[in-house]
Amino acid sequence: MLKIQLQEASKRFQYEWIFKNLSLQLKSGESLAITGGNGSGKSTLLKCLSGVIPITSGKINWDSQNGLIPESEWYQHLSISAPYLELPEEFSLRELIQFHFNFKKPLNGITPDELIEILYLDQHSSKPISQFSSGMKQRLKLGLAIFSDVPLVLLDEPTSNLDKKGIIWYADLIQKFQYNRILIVCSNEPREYEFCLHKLALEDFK
Ligand SMILES: Nc1ncnc2c1ncn2[C@@H]1O[C@H](COP(=O)(O)OP(=O)(O)OP(=O)(O)O)[C@@H](O)[C@H]1O
Repeated sequence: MLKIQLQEASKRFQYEWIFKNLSLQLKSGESLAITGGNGSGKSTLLKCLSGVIPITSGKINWDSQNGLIPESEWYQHLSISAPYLELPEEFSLRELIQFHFNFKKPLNGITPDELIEILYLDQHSSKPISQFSSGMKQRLKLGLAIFSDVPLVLLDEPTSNLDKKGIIWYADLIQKFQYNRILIVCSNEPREYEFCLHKLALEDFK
């Protein structure tokens, strides 16, 4: 069980406030959509929530059944898929999945071959990532994030580069594997976050 709590959290870069006085609480089983136009601060909020960059004022707490989790350990409990995160291009698909599962336990004990099949990339398991199309890379990023056994899954622009089939595939995966964890989606596309229980429009926190 994970609980994330923001109390009056604010973030500023130089003289620009990205969000101000943001308070919210999320616990396992809940989902949040963070919406807003380009440059509104969605990715910045995601980075603050995951401890990659600090907030300017206020508080963010991560609570587990064993008490508060120190900020330096947050990264162990989350997975993230985002356009700005690069995949190591020199690995083959199978090598990358094996490498990833050295750090994050696979969800439900899924094997690399089972994951490759779910990603419908079975024809490409020995191909280096550098030769993947942008849609194939996107499915891979989503698969690695969703199939990591972590209590927080962060998805930034999850359907970018996906075709129609990929978008249906994404919606189906989310439906099957969102239970019992916190899911946060940053997006401008209703189809990416319709299922989210909570919605947060960054324009409301300027
Ligand atoms: N490291 C940084 N230093 C200074 N300003 C930054 C930094 N990172 C982001 N910003 C600024 O913060 C604002 C929000 O950027 P952010 O990337 O969070 O927006 P976004 O909502 O994710 O946008 P998009 O939909 O285009 O991905 C922008 O004005 C951006 O220039």
